[in-house]
Amino acid sequence: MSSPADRVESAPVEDSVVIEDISEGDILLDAQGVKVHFPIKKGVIIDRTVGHVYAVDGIDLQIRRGETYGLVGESGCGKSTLGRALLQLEEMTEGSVFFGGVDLASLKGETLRKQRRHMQMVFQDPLGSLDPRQTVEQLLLEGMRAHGLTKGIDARARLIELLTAVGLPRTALSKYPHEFSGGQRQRVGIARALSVDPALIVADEPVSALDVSVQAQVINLLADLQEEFGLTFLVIAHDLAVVRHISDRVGVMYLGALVEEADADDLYAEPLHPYTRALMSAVPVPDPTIEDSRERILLSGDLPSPANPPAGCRFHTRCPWRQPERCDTERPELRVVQIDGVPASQRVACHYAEQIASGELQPHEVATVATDPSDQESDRDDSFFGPASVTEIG
Ligand SMILES: Nc1ncnc2c1ncn2[C@@H]1O[C@H](COP(=O)(O)OP(=O)(O)OP(=O)(O)O)[C@@H](O)[C@H]1O
Repeated sequence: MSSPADRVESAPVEDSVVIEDISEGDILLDAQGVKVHFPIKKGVIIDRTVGHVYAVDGIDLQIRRGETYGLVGESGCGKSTLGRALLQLEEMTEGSVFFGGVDLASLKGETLRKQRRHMQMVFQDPLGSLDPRQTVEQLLLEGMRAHGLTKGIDARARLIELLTAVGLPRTALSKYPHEFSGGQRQRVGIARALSVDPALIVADEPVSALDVSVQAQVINLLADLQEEFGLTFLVIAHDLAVVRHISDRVGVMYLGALVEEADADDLYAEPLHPYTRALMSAVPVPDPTIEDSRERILLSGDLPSPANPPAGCRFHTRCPWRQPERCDTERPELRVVQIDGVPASQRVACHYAEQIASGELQPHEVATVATDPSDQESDRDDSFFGPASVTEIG
């Protein structure tokens, strides 16, 4: 039985976050030890839990007000689940998320609903996330009304302001989602997120459903909006190039965990984790002479199932620098490394990051493989790794 004093202490926080109190550069979102494990059920009459999908398995992540944090990783590594868990759209198995210093798990019902106004999501598939029976005007007004944001303002003027911000004409107000192109629909999705004046927007694969020709436009729009409205973004993408151009910091995920995190320029200049190095080596270089001659690290083996992740370092089954014993048994922490020229903001979850960076540890056997991608047998996700590989390590 809890005493009355205990009950007062554990009572839900009534007041939502006061966004104005959080200055640019201060921590807006602080996730600690976040885990999301989905139960795997089996049984005809009685559902038994026979295992778990360890979609997110122990992530600490801080996002500062006004920054864009890019989260990258292969399909299935848990990016979307993490994004949803941060917004409390997915129940966490463990961990906590503080938004503006308020523990979101302590908010219930109406207080949590009010809180959601500050945290919006932009989805990959705008058509699937927009009600096809509503006009743009109705779509935009819905959220504003739900949060009492239409009272005492010229709502139509606000709607036009929103459309202008995302580069759509005012005539869009009377149209339905299916009347737009993919890029325009994503602009509507972004306007809807903006309509409640959020502090944080989680954009989950915001351009991967769009034609390559319009991807850059939408990415540039996000960058412009951030500047104009002082927004904070978590941009989730499987494409490193998408994240590179807009991110202040980048986190790389592998099998439910962050393996490296750094300021974007530092990460791209000197990736330290073997997985990040492999990803970077696969990004095509526009100069054909460099592109043809550079060495590529191709990961061997399949991406393990998140229902049965390897012990020790999750990456050890595919790592060209794997060292027996330690890598197989001891899970590395995301840590600051002691390497000259590497800033303290760069953290990596690898036992041997220093030795790999210095060349003291060399990758296992290197073999040249065909340049024609059709000659290679690989089940890697090419949309993530880029086209043909020239060198395989492993
Ligand atoms: N509701 C759920 N129930 C069971 N498993 C789930 C559920 N949602 C996601 N998963 C599993 O969790 C793992 C992580 O999925 P998630 O969608 O978060 O990955 P992702 O990195 O965003 O991949 P993608 O880019 O393909 O969406 C996958 O193995 C997925 O099948």
